[in-house]
Amino acid sequence: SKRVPPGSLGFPVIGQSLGMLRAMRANTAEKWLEERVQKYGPISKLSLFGKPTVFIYGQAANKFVFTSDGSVLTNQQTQSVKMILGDRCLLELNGEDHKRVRDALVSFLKPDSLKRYVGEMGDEVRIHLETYRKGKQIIKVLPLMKTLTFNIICSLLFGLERGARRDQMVHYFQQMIEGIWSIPINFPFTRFNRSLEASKDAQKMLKQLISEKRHELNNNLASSHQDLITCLLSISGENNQELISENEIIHNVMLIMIAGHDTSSVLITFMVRLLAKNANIYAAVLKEQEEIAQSKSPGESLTWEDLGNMKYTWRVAMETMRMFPPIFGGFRQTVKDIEYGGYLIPKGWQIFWVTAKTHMDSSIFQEPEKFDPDRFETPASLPPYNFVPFGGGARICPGYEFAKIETLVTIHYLVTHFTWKLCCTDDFFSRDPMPAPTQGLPVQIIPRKPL
Ligand code: HEM
Repeated sequence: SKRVPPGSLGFPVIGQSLGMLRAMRANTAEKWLEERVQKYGPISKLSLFGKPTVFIYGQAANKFVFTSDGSVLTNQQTQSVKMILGDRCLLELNGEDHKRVRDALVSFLKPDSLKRYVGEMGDEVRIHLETYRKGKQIIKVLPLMKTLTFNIICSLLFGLERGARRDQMVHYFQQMIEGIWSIPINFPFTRFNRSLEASKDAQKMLKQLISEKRHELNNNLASSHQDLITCLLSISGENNQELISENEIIHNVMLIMIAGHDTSSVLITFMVRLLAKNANIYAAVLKEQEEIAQSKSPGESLTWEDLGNMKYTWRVAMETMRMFPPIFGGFRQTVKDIEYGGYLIPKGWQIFWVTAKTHMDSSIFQEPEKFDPDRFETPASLPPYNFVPFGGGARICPGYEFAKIETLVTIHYLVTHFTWKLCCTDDFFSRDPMPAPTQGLPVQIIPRKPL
C-alpha cells in the first residue's frame, strides 16, 4: 500500500464524487483538479463513483491510456450507460469483439463512404435552420444544434425519412440522454427510469426498422442511399452469415446516436459563441466561406472538395475543442496490478484521464487562455497525445470525420446566411457532464440572405 499514488479515497462509496460533480457544474473542474495536482503531484488517488481511482494527465499519461491494450486496461463505463445503451455497444466490448464491431462501423464512417453524403447533410442543415428559425428573432443555439445533429444522424445513419416516426425516435433519444448519466451524477432515479423505458421503446423501433431494411436487402429493394443499418446488415463473413448480430446493430446504433449528437452540437454551439466574441476571427471565417459560396451557382450543394477549402474554419473548430472539449475525460479499468510513474495501481482500479488539463498546459500551448486558431496552422507539428478531444489509439472517436463534416457544413450555412448577437455575454457554462452555456446560448439572429 506504500507504493500506491498519494491522495485520499475520501468517504466510503461517495469518495470525491460529489466534489468533482459540483466543480463540473460550477465550471471549476480544471481548478479542482489543479488543486489536487498542487497537493499530491501529477499522479494521485481518489475515489469516484464508488471505485478507487487514479487521476493522471499530460502527454505521457494520455499515451499510456490510449496505447495500452486490453491485457492492461479495459474500457470502463458507469452502470447507467451500460443499462441504457446495452451490453453489446462498443463501449462495453474489448479485444477481438471490439475490433470486429468497430471495423464494421468504421467501414461506413470512413471518409471514402461519407464524402457522398456532404450534399444531403447540407440539405438537412438548410431545412432545419429554416424551419426552426422561421418567425423568430431570438433562438437558443444549443437546443437548435441538438435537434439538428439528431436529425442529421436519423437521416444519414438510420435512413429515417422526416415525419412522425423520425420525430418519435428523436423523442426517445432525448429522454434517454436525460437519464444516461443520472446514477453517478445525482441519483435522480425517476429520470433514469424514464430513460430506461425510452431505451426499450427505441430498441423496439430499431428492431422493426432493421427487419424492414433486411427485407429490402433480401429483395433488392434497398435505395441507392445506403445508411449505416443497411451497411451493417450487408457485412457478411464465411458462408454468408451476418458478421454483426442484431443486438450489436441495435446497441451500436443507439451509441452512435448519443455519442454523435451530444458532442458535435456542443462544438458548433461554442463556435457560434466564440465567433460572436472575436470579430477578426469571424471576419476570416466569413471570407473563407463566402469565397466557397460565390464559387457555386444558386442552390448548388456543397461537396467534399469544398470542405477541403475550409481549412481556417476547421482550425477555429480545433481551437474551440482545445479550450472547450465536449468530452471532459473518461475512465479505464486496470486488468491487473500495473506500474505507472513509479507507483503501483492495483487490479480493478479506475484510471481517470482528462482532456482539458493537457489542453491548457502552458508548456504545450503558449498562452493557453488565448483563443488563437493559428496555433493549428500545421497540426502535424503538434507532438502526439497533447491535443486529444477525440481520444486516441484503438478507441479514438470513429465519428471524427462525421463530426468534421457536420460542423463545417453547419458553420458554412450559418455564416453565409445569418449574423447573430449574443443575448448573454457571460462566459459561463456548466458541465452535466456535457458543457452547456447559460440558458442554452440565446442569440438574436438576423438573416443576411435567404437559405
Ligand atoms: C465534436 C464531436 C466529437 C467529439 C469531441 C468526440 C469525442 C470522443 C471521445 C473523447 C471518445 C472517447 C475515446 C476514448 O475513450 O479513448 C469518443 C468515442 C466515440 N465516439 Fe466520438 N466524438 C465526437 C463525435 C462523434 C460522432 C459524430 C460519432 C458518430 C457518428 C461518434 C461516435 C463515437 C463512438 C462510437 C465512440 C466509441 C469508440 C470506441 O469505444 O471504440 N463521436 N468520442
